[in-house]
Amino acid sequence: MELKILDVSKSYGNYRVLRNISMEIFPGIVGLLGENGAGKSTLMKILSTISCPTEGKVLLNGVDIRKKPNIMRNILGYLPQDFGVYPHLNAVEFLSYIAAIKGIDRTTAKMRIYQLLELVNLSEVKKRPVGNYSGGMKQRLGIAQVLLNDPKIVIVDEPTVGLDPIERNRFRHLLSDISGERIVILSTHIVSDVEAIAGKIAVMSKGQLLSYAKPVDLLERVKNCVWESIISEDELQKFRKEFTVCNTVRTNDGMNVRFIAKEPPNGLANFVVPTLEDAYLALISGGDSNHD
Ligand SMILES: Nc1ncnc2c1ncn2[C@@H]1O[C@H](COP(=O)(O)OP(=O)(O)OP(=O)(O)O)[C@@H](O)[C@H]1O
Repeated sequence: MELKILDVSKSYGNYRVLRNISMEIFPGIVGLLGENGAGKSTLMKILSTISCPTEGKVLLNGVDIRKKPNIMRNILGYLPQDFGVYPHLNAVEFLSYIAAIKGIDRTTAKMRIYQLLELVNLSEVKKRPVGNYSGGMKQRLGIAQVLLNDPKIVIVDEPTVGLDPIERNRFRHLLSDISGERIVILSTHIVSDVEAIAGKIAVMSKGQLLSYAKPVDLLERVKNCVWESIISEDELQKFRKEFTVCNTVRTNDGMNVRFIAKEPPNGLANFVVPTLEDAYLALISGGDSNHD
């Protein structure tokens, strides 16, 4: 299975929201990383055939999904950012209802619903009204809903917004468990959501694709370029103007600042091992030091 995004652009009137996006996606998890408004949801809606590109096309196994949307729809599970639940239904009733809409026969649906509730760890609360579920439980229910018809492509838009760290971690593992031979595309603005599970990470900013690479290759871009130094609070503004500052921590000796630079600005900076967060920040701020 191969999903090819070819030079896709999208405009609303004169406002260009996506600019010449090209990517080739194969089974595995792709993390779509970008700040608010980067264009992630717009791209996901195009892949899900909810919206059409203004220019360019998307090919699924060589076939244009705009011309034949059903080839995508038949194998797609899409979890939008604001997926709604019927609060008075319990999980079994809710999933049975969705299964009926998807045209899954009752016997198959029943079996599948119990398997999925087990997979997403909601078996124990399956008879509770879903309106009383926590944010994390609702998102796991969303994944169960998406998996009802065993989709080959799963697209999830910012599923971890508002979740506490434990639920985010649980959700990450769940996505990892379901990936297998599927294409799973997950959008987020939180680097740690994708760091451990994504085979490839697409970094978007202002409608453009800045990078589409394996996490290890992203890290390579900031190799030997991340430093920490203790500076005074007064120096911080100057530092921010000159370098990409990844983090600051107030200490008894001053500000411990973590930043990206080709050369350390003074003899007092210590080289540190880069994280994916550093690489991401360097990319979106244009301070990606090992590339022109
Ligand atoms: N229907 C629309 N009409 C006009 N502008 C739109 C429309 N949909 C999205 N936009 C704009 O396109 C840009 C990208 O939006 P999009 O929702 O794709 O970003 P995003 O990366 O998913 O951000 P977020 O994390 O905030 O959801 C934003 O500036 C948004 O205001």
